Amino acid sequence: MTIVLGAIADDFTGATDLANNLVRGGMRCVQVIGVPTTPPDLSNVDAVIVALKSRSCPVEEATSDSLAALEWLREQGARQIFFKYCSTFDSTDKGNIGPVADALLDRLGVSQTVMVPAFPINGRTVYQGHLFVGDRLLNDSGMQHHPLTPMTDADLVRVLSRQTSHAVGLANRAMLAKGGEATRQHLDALAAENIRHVICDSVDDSDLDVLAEATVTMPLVTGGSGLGQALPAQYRKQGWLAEIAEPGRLQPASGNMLVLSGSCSRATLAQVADFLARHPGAGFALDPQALAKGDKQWEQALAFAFERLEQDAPALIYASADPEKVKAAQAELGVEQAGRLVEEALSQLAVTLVNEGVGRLVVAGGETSGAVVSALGISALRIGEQIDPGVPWTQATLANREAPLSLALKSGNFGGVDFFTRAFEVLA
Ligand SMILES: Nc1ncnc2c1ncn2[C@@H]1O[C@H](COP(=O)(O)OP(=O)(O)OP(=O)(O)O)[C@@H](O)[C@H]1O
Ligand SMILES: O=C(O)[C@@H](O)C(=O)CO
Repeated sequence: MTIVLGAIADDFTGATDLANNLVRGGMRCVQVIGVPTTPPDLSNVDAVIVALKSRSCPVEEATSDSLAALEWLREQGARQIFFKYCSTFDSTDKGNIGPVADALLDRLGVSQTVMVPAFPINGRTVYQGHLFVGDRLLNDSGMQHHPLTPMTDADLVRVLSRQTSHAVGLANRAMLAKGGEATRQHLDALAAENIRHVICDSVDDSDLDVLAEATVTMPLVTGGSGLGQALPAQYRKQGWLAEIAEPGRLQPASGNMLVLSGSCSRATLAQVADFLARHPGAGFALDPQALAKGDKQWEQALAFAFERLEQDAPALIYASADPEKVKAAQAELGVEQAGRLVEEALSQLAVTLVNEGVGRLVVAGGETSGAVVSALGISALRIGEQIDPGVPWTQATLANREAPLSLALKSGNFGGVDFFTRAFEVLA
């Protein structure tokens, strides 16, 4: 069997989120970190996801990285391409969603794609083209305060129209209710009117099933991970995908347990508090201001972790802090420097502690995950069982480690409150 789906994801945890839903739909998935320089083993793989860092970088870099990923995925024989972005449509008026989608369409030589950001099980739904997070419109969900991509408009037709010179249309829920064939005809009718991007409503999983049926033969689809769970059934109907018994089967996990958290999102803060309450003495707080002073906080964190690992007890090392503390650190050090210090500290801890026997590692935060995965020199991840919607266990092979490293990369706002505790239980 050849690769059925090739995906281009604009961040690391977003890539893993899509991969997780594809596994749940019955596909065997590998996530690669950037365009591979040495060919990964793609035997017994149905979908490959290229994880990029293209969400908030300059538009030119995002489009050229995405096109390079597209070329590589086409070389692997991918039948359909999926451009994965955030379920909260994280972007600015400059991009990068519109320009990347346009560049991919141009390169593929096709005239239309769909935009399906919804991920209903995690509360991201779209109605009449308006994006909701839970019961709030996007612009009232907290995302209006995002430091890099503040989302101040929930009307996605309007949002995307500012990012592309092409026409943007809508497939609303009333249309989806007519079924997959009618929706496909609607998309064709919009294409005849030169509507290049179609924002699609989706309030629940049945809407995503209809959209998957309507779009399975489109060369390019775009969206959040929700559509990824619905597409595999359609691939099977097309005869492109066999029934796979355990698509998320990984090798048994082994080694010490460690959580590294650089996420300051609301969900992560609650997860850190919950873990500390359940495991008194299991946490060590990093502080960027102390790291900047060079007063040995990193060495103390390492010593703390060694002590926990010797007792075979899980350790949590976190820079996660409430908005006031984060603001204070950013005011003193600058946003970039504060973030960099934390990312470096956490990724160097990961490298040292994986060398010393950590084999089960949870990382919270998209940027943080990117930094840790890069520092560990990981080039590919095999996707396993889901811990919570959007977050699976994965496994990577490392040159200096005989058994594979089990790794969970958690998006800031994903996961139940007891995520850090349950992650290890799921693995057991
Ligand atoms: N105490 C702190 N003060 C200042 N910056 C911090 C602090 N703790 C973490 N950071 C930085 O904040 C950023 C958090 O981004 P990250 O993407 O890792 O988490 P997130 O935004 O919650 O996750 P996601 O992108 O998946 O939603 C990182 O650059 C991290 O280094
Ligand atoms: O789609 C989502 O919400 C996530 O996969 C993500 O991209 C968060 O950064």
